[in-house]
Amino acid sequence: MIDGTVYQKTTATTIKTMASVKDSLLAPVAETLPSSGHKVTVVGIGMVGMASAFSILAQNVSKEVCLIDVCADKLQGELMDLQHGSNFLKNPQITASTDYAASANSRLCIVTAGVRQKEGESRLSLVQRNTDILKNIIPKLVEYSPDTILLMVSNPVDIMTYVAWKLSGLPKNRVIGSGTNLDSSRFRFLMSQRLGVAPTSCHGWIIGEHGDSSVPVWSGVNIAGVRLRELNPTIGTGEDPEKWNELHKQVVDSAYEVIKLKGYTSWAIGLSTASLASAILRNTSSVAAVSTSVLGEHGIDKDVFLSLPCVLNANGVTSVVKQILTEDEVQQLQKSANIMADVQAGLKF
Ligand SMILES: NC(=O)C1=CN([C@@H]2O[C@H](COP(=O)(O)OP(=O)(O)OC[C@H]3O[C@@H](n4cnc5c(N)ncnc54)[C@H](O)[C@@H]3O)[C@@H](O)[C@H]2O)C=CC1
Ligand SMILES: CC(=O)C(=O)O
Repeated sequence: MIDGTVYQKTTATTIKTMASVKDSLLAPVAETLPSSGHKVTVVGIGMVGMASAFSILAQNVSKEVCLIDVCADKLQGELMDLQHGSNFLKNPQITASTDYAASANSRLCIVTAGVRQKEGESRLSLVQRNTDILKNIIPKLVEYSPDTILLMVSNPVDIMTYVAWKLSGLPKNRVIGSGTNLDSSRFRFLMSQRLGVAPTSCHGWIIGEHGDSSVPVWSGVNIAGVRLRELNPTIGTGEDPEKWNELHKQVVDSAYEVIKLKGYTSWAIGLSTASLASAILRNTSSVAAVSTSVLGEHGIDKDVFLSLPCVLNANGVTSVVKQILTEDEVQQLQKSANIMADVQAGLKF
């Protein structure tokens, strides 16, 4: 109790007899639990890592976020900057460290560490440099969080997902690449601009490689179940007078264009990552185009990871949607798989 009698003559006595403000304010009833069970670790706190962490916190997908990077000062700066926004969030528990022990017991680990493309450079040119970086990251993540789900974002993401699967020893359902969730979002945005309909009501899927050989599934593009190919049989082909196929070209060019203009891409991938994290942590069984093992799907005979629409929940990818594709779409997908297999064959890891 704070009254005149607790104040004594000497400092030492004062410390002994004076209850702290906290003790005077709060009557303990039970221990606070150490974790929400929804801990997310983000490895790599560059443009993509921070956009992902920020989206996850701002959308309250998780309030427990651990940041890992090799750069201690940057970690401290990003940590403080996020913590100063705590008042506008839901009492987040944010930590940051160069030591993977801080990532222990993560439900989800998102890997965005590594080099990014320079202007005009393809994603595939990053492959060996980012593989070498993953060799230092993946085993440590799994050591501290053996039950985690890995969500790979570093490029080339399909191959990095394969590499992470090999390095982690985790089952395939728990190693996922952000894949063409972003490309599909870009496609739906561009469709919405043409039609004046919200992107969420424009249904279209980009599958295959997150990159130059991605495959637009024109046969299924629809609004409210009305397939655009039934209205325009040439849609997505070179014969189409309305040139809808330019939308896919714009999707493929998107990253190159944004990188040319601002040096990197960040916000859209951060939001895409948060949406995938939400499906996993909230166990929603939502369908998203993510990079998964496609051996045996659509006649693919290569052990590679590519994007297909997948059911995502707390156990990772639990089903792949058997999309009904045209012969041409299957061929394009198989071409994507062959490109991945050729690049993987030259990898040292
Ligand atoms: N899958 C996708 O849709 C997208 C993927 N990306 C990819 O994401 C990656 C990151 O891009 P940015 O954030 O723009 O790059 P950035 O250069 O801004 O950040 C990379 C971060 O990784 C850290 N890092 C490097 N080596 C590390 C290691 N061994 N351990 C821990 N951290 C390490 C760096 O210190 C840096 O903070 C790139 O590979 C990029 O191509 C970028 C956009 C979209
Ligand atoms: C860089 C990249 O992969 C993207 O923005 O699509």
